[in-house]
Amino acid sequence: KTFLNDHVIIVIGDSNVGKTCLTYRFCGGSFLKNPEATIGVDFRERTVQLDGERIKLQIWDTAGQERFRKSMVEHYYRSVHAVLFVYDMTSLLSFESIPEWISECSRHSVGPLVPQVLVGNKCDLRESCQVPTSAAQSLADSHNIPLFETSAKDPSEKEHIDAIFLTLAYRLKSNKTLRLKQPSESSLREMRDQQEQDATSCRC
Ligand SMILES: Nc1nc2c(ncn2[C@@H]2O[C@H](COP(=O)(O)OP(=O)(O)OP(=O)(O)O)[C@@H](O)[C@H]2O)c(=O)[nH]1
Ligand SMILES: [Mg+2]
Repeated sequence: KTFLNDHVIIVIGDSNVGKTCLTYRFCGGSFLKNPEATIGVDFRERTVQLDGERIKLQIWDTAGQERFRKSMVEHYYRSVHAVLFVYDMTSLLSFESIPEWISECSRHSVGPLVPQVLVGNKCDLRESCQVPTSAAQSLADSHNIPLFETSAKDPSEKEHIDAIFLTLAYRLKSNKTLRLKQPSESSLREMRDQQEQDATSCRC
């Protein structure tokens, strides 16, 4: 069940990119050493304080493997407030899938006004990196989505991962205010400008 102050963030990307580890790091605090492939959707949650307001983030960690996704997609996209797309920096294939994941969201009416971030995971494996930051940045720019590079494994990235989820939480909070105010064309423009300004460059 979701309540008024609950926000649903769906985590999407190919299998093995680290969606479960990232969400576990954000909700549980530690690195999950031996995750099993997710089947359907795993639900996690964390309550955060934003400007003195308690906001419950429901994180929906989805299966990347097609055979484990069947039949869930239609049902889940409907309730989504924000999207976190994940690729593995050591897998070019997983990065090349991102446009397909973005189209899948669009097909389910999760369009550009829904807050989204793109996350390159496993930046600890620097020597095996196959996805140059410049390529990731231009994909992110072309969809107007902020890009982050991080690692679910590296403990020093813990706060960075918090910041990634909080970026979405802030967007959700300000969208809610806009919704209540019946957004004018100018406030929508403002929101888009804000999205551009927020784009955070990588720290790896
Ligand atoms: N080196 C490194 N390995 C990671 C990192 N994050 C996840 N892994 C490893 O990558 C593998 C896959 O991680 P998962 O979190 O299960 O991947 P997933 O995206 O949830 O996969 P599906 O559930 O099948 O969609 C595991 O062996 C993790 O230990 C990371 O930041 N660095
Ligand atoms: Mg998983």
